[in-house]
Amino acid sequence: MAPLRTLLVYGSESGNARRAAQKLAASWAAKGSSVKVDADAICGNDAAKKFDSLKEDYDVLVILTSSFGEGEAPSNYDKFLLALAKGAKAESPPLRGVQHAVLGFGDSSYETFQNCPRLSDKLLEGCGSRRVHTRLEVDASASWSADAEESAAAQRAEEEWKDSVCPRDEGPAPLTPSLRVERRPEG
Ligand SMILES: Cc1cc2nc3c(=O)[nH]c(=O)nc-3n(C[C@H](O)[C@H](O)[C@H](O)COP(=O)(O)O)c2cc1C
Repeated sequence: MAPLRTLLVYGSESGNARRAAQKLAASWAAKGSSVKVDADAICGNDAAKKFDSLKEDYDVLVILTSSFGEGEAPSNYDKFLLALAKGAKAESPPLRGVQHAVLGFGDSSYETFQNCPRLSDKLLEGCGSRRVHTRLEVDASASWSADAEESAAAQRAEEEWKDSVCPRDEGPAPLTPSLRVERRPEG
C-alpha cells in the first residue's frame, strides 16, 4: 500500500499554531512508519502557492490555525483561505480525494471565536476534501480561568486529538467509531 502523504499547514499570528504545527510535523515525521509526513509544516500562504497540486502530492492535510483581528485569518494564512473559498465554488472540487482535520486556536472572549478554523474546515469540505476528524477548538480564555484539573483536561483533549489524527498506515482514525465485526475462527 502506498504511504499516506501528509502535510501540516498553519496559520499563526503570534506563534501558537505555528509552534504546535512544527512540533507535530517533526514528531510525526520521526515516527518513521510507512506514512510520509513532511517534517516541515508550512504556512497557509506557502500552501496557497501550490494549491493546484496539493491533491496530487498529498493524501492528508492537517490544518492548525488561529483567528485574528475580527475573526480574520492570520496574515500568513489568508491566501490559503482565499484559495479554499475559490475552490469551494469551482466546478471541479480541487481537493477531491484528500482527507483533512483542523485544530483551531482562538479565544472565546471574542465574538468571532474560531471564525477562521471553522471557515477553513467548512471550505475544505466544499473543496471536496473529506473531514476525517472533528475539529478541536483550543480556547486561550479558558486556559486563563481554568483550575489545574480543567487545564489538565484541556491538555489531554489536545493530545488525544493529535494522537487520533496522527496518520497511520491504515489511514487516520475514523471520524466516528466504526462497527467492528469480529471474525470467529471457523470450525
Ligand atoms: C488582536 C487579537 C485579535 C484576536 N481575534 C480573535 C478572534 O477574532 N477570534 C478568536 O477566536 N480569537 C482571537 N484572538 C485570539 C487568538 O486567536 C489566540 O490568542 C490564538 O492562540 C493565537 O494563536 P497564534 O499565536 O497562532 O496566532 C485574537 C487575539 C488577538 C491578540
